[in-house]
Amino acid sequence: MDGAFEIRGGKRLSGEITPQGAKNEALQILCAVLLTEDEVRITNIPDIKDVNKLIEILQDFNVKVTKNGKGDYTFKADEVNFDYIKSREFKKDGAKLRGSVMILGPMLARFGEAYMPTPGGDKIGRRRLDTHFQGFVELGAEFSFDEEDQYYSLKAKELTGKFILLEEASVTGTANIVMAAVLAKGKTRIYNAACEPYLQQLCKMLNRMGANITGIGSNLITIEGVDKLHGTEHTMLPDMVEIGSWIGLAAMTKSEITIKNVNWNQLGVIPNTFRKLGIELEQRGDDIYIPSQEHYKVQKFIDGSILTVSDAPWPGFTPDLLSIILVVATQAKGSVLIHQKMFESRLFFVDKLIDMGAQIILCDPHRATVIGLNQETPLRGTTMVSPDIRAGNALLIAALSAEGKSVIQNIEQIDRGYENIDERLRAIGAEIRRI
Ligand SMILES: CC(=O)N[C@H]1[C@@H](OP(=O)(O)OP(=O)(O)OC[C@H]2O[C@@H](n3ccc(=O)[nH]c3=O)[C@H](O)[C@@H]2O)O[C@H](CO)[C@@H](O)[C@@H]1O
Ligand SMILES: C=C(OP(=O)(O)O)C(=O)O
Repeated sequence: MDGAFEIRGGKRLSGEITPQGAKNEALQILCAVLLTEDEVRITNIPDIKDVNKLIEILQDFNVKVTKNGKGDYTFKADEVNFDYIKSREFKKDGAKLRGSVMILGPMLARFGEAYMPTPGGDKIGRRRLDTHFQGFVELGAEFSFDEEDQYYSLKAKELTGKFILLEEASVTGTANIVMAAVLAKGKTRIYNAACEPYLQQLCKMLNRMGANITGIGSNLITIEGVDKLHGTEHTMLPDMVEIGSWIGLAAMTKSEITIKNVNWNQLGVIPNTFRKLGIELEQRGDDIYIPSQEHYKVQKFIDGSILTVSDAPWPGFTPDLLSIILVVATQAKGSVLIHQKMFESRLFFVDKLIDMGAQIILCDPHRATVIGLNQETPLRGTTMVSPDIRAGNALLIAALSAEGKSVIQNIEQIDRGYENIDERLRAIGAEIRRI
């Protein structure tokens, strides 16, 4: 297991924290550079494991990568080594992260073939790829899956636009189909499309590259295929999952924190969902100011019944922040039902919180009832293993609020998605070190 954090909790933090560029947007945008021979310059790229791995994969495809400065890269995919996609190395490397799956769409569009091992990413329940392949097949690709090797293959002499009704609004699935359709012949309409800010950003960038996409931000995306795309520049949005995490951190540790440059207009229901837990937060310009609060009280529904917080495809509440909501609820006044509808195994980390003294009943793999401690009894520090990227960060927040020492092992899971997290937390007063 890779590295650990030692945390001495129970300290109030204070100061400013600036969110990194969005991880899940970066993974889409980096794959899109494969769609053109021209230079694409991308800024605000987060320096995190998953993104760096994808940049290495692009280099292995012989994409020319120039680092212009922190988070600022230029990519030029004019001499792509397509053979790499069939190599043993790609079978190994592609399987290391989830985002690599979005190489399929651009490769299929540009080279008429694409291959992929079962991608990696968090082990948070079944993560099927049916939507991706449904879309490619409807555009005219032939699909096969080698079960023994867990290897996906696609071939298409030509892709032709079509009306595609997706089985589910898959985020990476929609991105993949959009990237294939921009170079297809004719008009593609994708209904029940995912429309997260990540996807809106991708579509806007593709339009700047010469694509013709309308309906951006809705669940019906229309794409008029074009022959060729050209270079562009793109800047990643701040990571909304990080922003939510810092709101949760401030509340749990009774800290006064300002989160800088959050791009408030793209945060959807995130700020209000934290407000429902009783957390005060204020929009100041484009920052979020969270005052130090001794207590926060969970709201009830209008009819007086217990609050439920559940996830949903955008513009619903992102599943990637539900672990954070859950941990914050452990110190609220009142009770809340956390309902993780989209993933099957993302709530099991509550056992660790229960060990720390949190009052939680795991009703089933999708639902947990949290009875808040109202900051009257702190959680107790302990040793734990980070199971996935977001639960890892939730445990880190729990540890920072807890009395005494905690150790979080397997922090590779946290480093996958959060840039320099220990250093940035130390800068606002946290006692955390890598061991
Ligand atoms: C690299 C990347 O971008 N990863 C994100 C992406 O993963 P990813 O694109 O893999 O996730 P999908 O959107 O395909 O699906 C996520 C889960 O939600 C379920 N589902 C999806 C749509 C729907 O309408 N109903 C439904 O139940 C799926 O069956 C699956 O279990 O989107 C997820 C959902 O926001 C996020 O948690 C991941 O962080
Ligand atoms: C589930 C996540 O990541 P991935 O899809 O890369 O596993 C996440 O970002 O919360």
